[in-house]
Amino acid sequence: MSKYSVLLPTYNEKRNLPIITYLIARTFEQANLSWEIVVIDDASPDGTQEVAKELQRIYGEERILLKPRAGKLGLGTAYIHGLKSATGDFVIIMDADFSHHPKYLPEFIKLQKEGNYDIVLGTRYAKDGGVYGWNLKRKLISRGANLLASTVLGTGVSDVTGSFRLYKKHVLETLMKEITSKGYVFQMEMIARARQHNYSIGEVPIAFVDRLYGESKLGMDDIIGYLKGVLSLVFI
Ligand SMILES: Nc1nc2c(ncn2[C@@H]2O[C@H](COP(=O)(O)OP(=O)(O)O[C@H]3O[C@H](CO)[C@@H](O)[C@H](O)[C@@H]3O)[C@@H](O)[C@H]2O)c(=O)[nH]1
Ligand SMILES: [Mg+2]
Repeated sequence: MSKYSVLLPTYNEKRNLPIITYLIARTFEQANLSWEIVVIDDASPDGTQEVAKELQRIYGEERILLKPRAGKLGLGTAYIHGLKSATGDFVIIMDADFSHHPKYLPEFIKLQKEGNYDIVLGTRYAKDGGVYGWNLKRKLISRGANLLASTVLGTGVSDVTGSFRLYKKHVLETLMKEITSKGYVFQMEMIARARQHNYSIGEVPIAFVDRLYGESKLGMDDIIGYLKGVLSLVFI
């Protein structure tokens, strides 16, 4: 039977972690699938790690793996760090703040099986997908980033910056070894490199709902980093 590893990077997600864990666990248990969650916490000051340890006591340490790091080192490297401990045949990456709802997991898994896809990505920009709770500026930046990547790089997918994805584990390992970017551009580089390998990609429309509290860290540096990233990938 296939096993699924969920990589959950966390930074100050004390309030979200128990409920997202509950919903992920319930989804896999109902589907009778083998699973584990790898929490990659970057020394969150709000005590996220204490909550993760409590969850380990409830669900078992073989189900909830806690792989902390000493400081806030960024999302891209958090996935690389978490992947080292993942034991599943498939790896799912998702946000812990409910922007990526666990209710979509069965659709990702079903589509992957149907098409034997190497990657299944959640898309906000096809069919029933959408974004809720972002202001116009952030929406335009996201649409612009996707349009740029699809025209300049010809990625052929409708959402290159989203980060709700399912990968065959060996595919993710191969891509992670080649990745050079660390910021928001990371997700786009993954798709550009996946295209180079001719990996097959399936898409599941998702509604992305912005977190209720706290703020995103997207800034001008990220936008410039993204533009540089697209240009550097033109000639890979
Ligand atoms: N370990 C770790 N986790 C982090 C860090 N920064 C953020 N996280 C965790 O990563 C997830 C996403 O972080 P957010 O800060 O909520 O990102 P966002 O602005 O909502 O951006 C989302 O949408 C973008 C697409 O438009 C995505 O590119 C991005 O990856 C993310 O999904 C959350 O679970 C958060 O706790 C970090 O430095 N370290
Ligand atoms: Mg978020």
